[in-house]
Amino acid sequence: MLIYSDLLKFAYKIAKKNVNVLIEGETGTGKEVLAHFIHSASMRYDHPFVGVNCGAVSETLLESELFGYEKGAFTGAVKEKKGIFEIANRGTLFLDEIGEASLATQVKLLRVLETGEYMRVGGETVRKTNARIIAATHVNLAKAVEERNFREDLLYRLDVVKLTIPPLRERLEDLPLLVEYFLKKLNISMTFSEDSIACMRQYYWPGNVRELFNVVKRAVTLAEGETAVITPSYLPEKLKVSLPLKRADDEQDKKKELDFEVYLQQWVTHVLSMWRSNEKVDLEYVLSLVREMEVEMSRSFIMKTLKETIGNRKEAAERLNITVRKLRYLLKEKGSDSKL
Ligand SMILES: Nc1ncnc2c1ncn2[C@@H]1O[C@H](COP(=O)(O)OP(=O)(O)OP(=O)(O)O)[C@@H](O)[C@H]1O
Repeated sequence: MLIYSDLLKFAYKIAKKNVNVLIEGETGTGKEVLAHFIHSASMRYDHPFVGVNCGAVSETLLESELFGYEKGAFTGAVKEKKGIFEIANRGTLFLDEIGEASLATQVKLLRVLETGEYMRVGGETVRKTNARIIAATHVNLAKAVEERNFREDLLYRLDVVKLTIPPLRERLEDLPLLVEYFLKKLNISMTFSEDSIACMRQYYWPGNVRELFNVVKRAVTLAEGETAVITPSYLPEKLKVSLPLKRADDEQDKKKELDFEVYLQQWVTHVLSMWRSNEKVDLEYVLSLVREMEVEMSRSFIMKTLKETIGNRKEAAERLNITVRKLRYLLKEKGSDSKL
């Protein structure tokens, strides 16, 4: 496993403590990998690590999955079955996609987390669990609480320690290391050329590290027997067309200097690459791009018109069919050069 050393150091530290952990991060950022790491680094390492995807199991099934059931609890319950709270006892219970759990399931989970007690479905015996809970989510749970889709009291129980894994596009400096790590893991002695790495650094990576791993595997398979240095021709098309819109601040500034037409084309290509991708897409991110485009659009039109009117604001406002006040507001609010 390879990640961002600060996060890993912190995870290692808290692994030893018996506290619940909440891991936030987009899909494929390595939430489950991190949960495994915490389990392995904890005192519980020789007890089970059991995972359940709260979004993938139906509500009724989830209850018997979590708590188990007694023989005869329902039609088809021909013999008793342990639930994962029982199996994970003294170990770690990984609740993946906790944000997808229904409100009814959340109530049940809360009860166990508060008391450490539960009953099998159809059972009367109160059982105790001391499984450590690591929950993971790709949605922002604080926001889900605001929107009343997630219980605040449950979030409070789960979020004793929160680890947030940044998306790959925000830690592109780790990309070469990850590529190297995957090549080693696959036991491959090839390397990626500098322009291949440059191509990868330009991509948006909606599927994060999982998607990167798939790209590496694919390129290696295609290049095998042909070359030892993987060039961009072995990378998928989507990597070659998209240019990032979100970059480090200094690069953001450079982007602002780009001609608006170039920006517009990049924006479309970037959104199209997400539209055409089979990976999960973060709608909030897409909408933030739309807002960014709005800012860029009004800035560029205003600047162009001011150039044409040689800085005459009144005339520029008239041409843009807005008031001078609105133009001033846009110049100030939309980050334009207010000296003009
Ligand atoms: N830090 C990492 N080091 C090595 N491999 C990683 C790392 N993070 C992710 N991966 C790779 O990406 C794959 C997906 O990781 P994981 O299942 O932990 O992501 P996730 O965030 O739980 O995704 P999802 O939300 O879709 O369940 C892993 O199987 C592994 O191949």
